[in-house]
Amino acid sequence: MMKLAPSILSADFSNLLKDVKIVEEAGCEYLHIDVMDGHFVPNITIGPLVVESLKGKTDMIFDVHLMIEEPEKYIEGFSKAGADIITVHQEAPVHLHRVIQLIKAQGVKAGVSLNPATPISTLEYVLEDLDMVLLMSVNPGFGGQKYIPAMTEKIRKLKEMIAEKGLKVDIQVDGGINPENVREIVSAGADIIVAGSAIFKTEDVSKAVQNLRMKGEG
Ligand SMILES: O=C(CO)[C@@H](O)[C@H](O)COP(=O)(O)O
Ligand SMILES: [Fe+2]
Repeated sequence: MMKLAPSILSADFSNLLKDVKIVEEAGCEYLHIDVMDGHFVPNITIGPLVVESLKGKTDMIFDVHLMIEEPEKYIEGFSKAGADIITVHQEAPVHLHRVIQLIKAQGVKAGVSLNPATPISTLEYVLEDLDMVLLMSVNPGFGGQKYIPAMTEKIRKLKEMIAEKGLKVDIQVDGGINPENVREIVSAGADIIVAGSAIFKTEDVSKAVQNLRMKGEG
């Protein structure tokens, strides 16, 4: 069964809680929170204060996607703010292994994200420490971009790598996912689907969630 993680990057920030409540009532399991610092990616979004303000107002799993340099400086802040999963980019810290241990020491689940051009082999020696791998299927920084088709094969390869090692690590896929391509992505092995514009930039958010799930589950 696929899980859905609406990305609030495409939500209405002037009425954020309303949008969060709609996706929760529509049955979404995760709330995907995109954190950007204007350095690792050319955009600036939200910080721990926003996470803290939403905490306690929804039961969804707070899935924090850090697209920032020096993520080690902010792990404690996001964890205290209420993150349930913190994902850092493989490309961001100098000492990836140390950052993963830092996340786990906070009692938070740990994820690592790969940019589209980063091979899955870079995860070889940390995979067993992870709860989730986030495969970016667009270059990070913005919502509303087009899915990169080569990422479907990357999902398949990662699924094989996890199975060969006998691990239980979720695969999350993020970027350009819509009702037309979600089935291909889930079939390739995605466990958690992130969707921003395909959920929030629609006339009926609740219907968009139902449709995405229906198409994804085939
Ligand atoms: O991390 C990111 C972008 O960097 C994503 O989580 C986007 O917010 C997904 O938006 P869509 O591609 O689904 O519109
Ligand atoms: Fe994201």
